[in-house]
Amino acid sequence: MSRAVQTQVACTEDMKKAAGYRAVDDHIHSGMVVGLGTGSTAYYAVERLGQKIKNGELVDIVAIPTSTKTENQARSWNIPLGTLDTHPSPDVAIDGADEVDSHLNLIKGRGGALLREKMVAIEAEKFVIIVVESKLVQGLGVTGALPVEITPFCWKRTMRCLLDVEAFQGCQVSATLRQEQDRIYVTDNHNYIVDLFFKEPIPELVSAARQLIDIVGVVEHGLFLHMADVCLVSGKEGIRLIEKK
Ligand SMILES: O=C[C@H](O)[C@H](O)[C@H](O)COP(=O)(O)O
Repeated sequence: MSRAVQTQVACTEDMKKAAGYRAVDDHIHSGMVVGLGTGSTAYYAVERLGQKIKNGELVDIVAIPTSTKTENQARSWNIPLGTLDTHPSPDVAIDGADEVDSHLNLIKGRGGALLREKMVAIEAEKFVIIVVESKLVQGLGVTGALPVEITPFCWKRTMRCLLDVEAFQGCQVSATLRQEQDRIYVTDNHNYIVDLFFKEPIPELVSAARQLIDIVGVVEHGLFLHMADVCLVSGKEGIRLIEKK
């Protein structure tokens, strides 16, 4: 890796860490039930939470992880864990995102955790997003895939249905079944992920979201519309907030 690329990677990592740490410092207080997101940015929020519990700055915390990966990280810090069944109303959920538009609509799930992330976020009193500034977009769907979690049963049929969604007609969309190391990628919930790729921003977000979830065989999709309350955007100049209007 060249020195310039190394510096850029280190810099991005610092920005993720700054966002994750700041989210915990500003939004988590003793006694709270906290949804813990998944991904390389949420990683730092879990780390900060673990540190603060360890040094006694935060007490009586219960955390609800959104993936086995996050659960393992939380366990390594001895963070007390619960579920939505034991703690149905988290005070706050902190998570990363793949894309964020100016209305705080999100694409999530490129790390495969979208179902549990959405279940936890939807129940949380406050949903805090942490991203580096490159995640900000004018329209969703421009930097990568829109992930959709589907049942393995007859996945080819469900994939065809995804391409037939009315809201996508007239735009160029393609679908790929997610693979990992030459095998079909399987989520924590034993489902598959179809990644939808768009040539231009996804049109009619609300209709698209409704039509996707209406497909029998779709478990959940990665459009998180009107869910985030605040987004901490981390850049070279520091962190700025985008709040729900
Ligand atoms: O499934 C993964 C999650 O939605 C992540 O929050 C999202 O992919 C962002 O991850 P990262 O912070 O690693 O870019």
